[in-house]
Amino acid sequence: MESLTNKKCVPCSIGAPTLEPEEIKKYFKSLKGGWKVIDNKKIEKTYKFKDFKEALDFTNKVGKLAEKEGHHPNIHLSWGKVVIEVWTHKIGGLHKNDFILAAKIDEIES
Ligand SMILES: C[C@H](O)[C@H](O)[C@H]1CNC2=NC(N)=NC(=O)C2=N1
Repeated sequence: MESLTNKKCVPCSIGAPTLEPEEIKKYFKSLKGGWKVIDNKKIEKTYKFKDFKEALDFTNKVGKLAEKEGHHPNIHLSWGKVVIEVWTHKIGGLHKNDFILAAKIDEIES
Protein backbone atom coordinates (compact mmCIF):
# COMPACT_ATOMS: atom_id res chain seq x y z
CA MET A 1 0.00 0.00 0.00
CA GLU A 2 1.25 3.50 -0.87
CA SER A 3 2.50 5.50 2.13
CA LEU A 4 -0.25 7.30 4.01
CA THR A 5 1.94 10.39 4.27
CA ASN A 6 1.55 10.91 0.51
CA LYS A 7 -2.22 11.15 0.86
CA LYS A 8 -4.48 14.03 1.87
CA CYS A 9 -7.41 13.94 4.26
CA VAL A 10 -10.68 14.32 2.35
CA PRO A 11 -13.88 15.83 3.78
CA CYS A 12 -16.09 12.97 4.88
CA SER A 13 -19.85 13.28 5.10
CA ILE A 14 -22.14 12.41 7.97
CA GLY A 15 -23.30 8.85 7.45
CA ALA A 16 -20.05 7.75 5.82
CA PRO A 17 -19.20 4.21 6.94
CA THR A 18 -16.63 3.65 9.65
CA LEU A 19 -13.74 1.33 8.85
CA GLU A 20 -14.22 -2.40 9.32
CA PRO A 21 -11.79 -4.22 11.68
CA GLU A 22 -9.90 -5.72 8.72
CA GLU A 23 -9.43 -2.28 7.17
CA ILE A 24 -8.30 -0.88 10.52
CA LYS A 25 -5.69 -3.63 10.74
CA LYS A 26 -4.50 -2.85 7.19
CA TYR A 27 -3.99 0.86 7.82
CA PHE A 28 -2.64 0.29 11.36
CA LYS A 29 0.19 -1.83 9.96
CA SER A 30 1.46 1.13 7.95
CA LEU A 31 1.77 3.39 11.01
CA LYS A 32 5.00 3.80 12.97
CA GLY A 33 5.16 2.19 16.42
CA GLY A 34 3.45 3.48 19.55
CA TRP A 35 -0.12 3.74 18.24
CA LYS A 36 -2.92 1.82 19.94
CA VAL A 37 -6.36 1.03 18.52
CA ILE A 38 -9.06 1.62 21.16
CA ASP A 39 -12.26 -0.45 20.71
CA ASN A 40 -11.86 -0.11 16.92
CA LYS A 41 -13.22 3.42 17.44
CA LYS A 42 -10.09 5.56 17.76
CA ILE A 43 -6.29 5.45 17.68
CA GLU A 44 -4.05 6.89 20.36
CA LYS A 45 -0.34 7.55 20.88
CA THR A 46 1.69 9.15 23.68
CA TYR A 47 4.70 11.30 22.75
CA LYS A 48 7.32 12.12 25.42
CA PHE A 49 9.43 15.32 25.59
CA LYS A 50 12.14 16.74 27.83
CA ASP A 51 9.96 19.54 29.19
CA PHE A 52 6.74 21.48 28.79
CA LYS A 53 8.06 23.85 26.13
CA GLU A 54 9.03 20.99 23.77
CA ALA A 55 5.64 19.36 24.31
CA LEU A 56 3.94 22.69 23.57
CA ASP A 57 6.04 23.24 20.41
CA PHE A 58 5.00 19.79 19.17
CA THR A 59 1.37 20.53 20.03
CA ASN A 60 1.48 23.69 17.96
CA LYS A 61 2.97 21.82 15.00
CA VAL A 62 0.23 19.18 15.26
CA GLY A 63 -2.36 21.94 15.34
CA LYS A 64 -0.92 23.54 12.21
CA LEU A 65 -0.92 20.18 10.42
CA ALA A 66 -4.52 19.53 11.47
CA GLU A 67 -5.65 22.85 10.10
CA LYS A 68 -3.86 22.13 6.83
CA GLU A 69 -5.48 18.69 6.58
CA GLY A 70 -8.90 19.87 7.74
CA HIS A 71 -8.90 16.91 10.11
CA HIS A 72 -8.20 17.29 13.82
CA PRO A 73 -6.97 15.14 16.69
CA ASN A 74 -7.77 15.48 20.35
CA ILE A 75 -4.55 16.71 21.97
CA HIS A 76 -3.82 16.31 25.67
CA LEU A 77 -0.81 18.45 26.62
CA SER A 78 1.07 18.14 29.92
CA TRP A 79 4.65 18.62 31.16
CA GLY A 80 6.91 16.47 28.93
CA LYS A 81 4.02 14.57 27.36
CA VAL A 82 1.43 14.87 24.57
CA VAL A 83 -1.32 12.28 24.16
CA ILE A 84 -2.87 12.29 20.70
CA GLU A 85 -6.26 10.69 20.05
CA VAL A 86 -7.62 10.47 16.51
CA TRP A 87 -11.05 9.46 15.28
CA THR A 88 -13.61 10.99 12.94
CA HIS A 89 -16.16 12.71 15.14
CA LYS A 90 -18.68 13.10 12.32
CA ILE A 91 -19.06 9.33 11.95
CA GLY A 92 -18.18 8.34 15.52
CA GLY A 93 -15.43 6.02 14.50
CA LEU A 94 -12.37 5.44 12.36
CA HIS A 95 -11.93 6.63 8.76
CA LYS A 96 -8.90 6.50 6.46
CA ASN A 97 -8.38 10.20 7.25
CA ASP A 98 -7.51 9.28 10.82
CA PHE A 99 -4.62 7.09 9.70
CA ILE A 100 -3.40 9.71 7.21
CA LEU A 101 -3.35 12.30 9.98
CA ALA A 102 -1.63 9.90 12.38
CA ALA A 103 1.07 9.07 9.82
CA LYS A 104 1.69 12.77 9.19
CA ILE A 105 1.86 13.53 12.93
CA ASP A 106 4.59 10.92 13.17
CA GLU A 107 6.53 12.83 10.49
CA ILE A 108 6.65 15.99 12.62
CA GLU A 109 10.19 16.70 13.80
CA SER A 110 9.93 17.60 17.43
C1 LIG B 1 -16.49 21.38 9.11
C2 LIG B 1 -15.19 20.63 9.39
O1 LIG B 1 -14.49 20.42 8.21
C3 LIG B 1 -15.53 19.28 9.92
O2 LIG B 1 -16.27 19.44 11.10
C4 LIG B 1 -14.30 18.42 10.24
C5 LIG B 1 -13.21 19.15 11.01
N1 LIG B 1 -12.22 18.22 11.54
C6 LIG B 1 -12.60 16.98 11.92
N2 LIG B 1 -11.74 16.20 12.58
C7 LIG B 1 -12.12 14.98 13.04
N3 LIG B 1 -11.24 14.22 13.71
N4 LIG B 1 -13.36 14.53 12.83
C8 LIG B 1 -14.30 15.22 12.17
O3 LIG B 1 -15.43 14.75 12.01
C9 LIG B 1 -13.91 16.51 11.64
N5 LIG B 1 -14.75 17.25 10.94
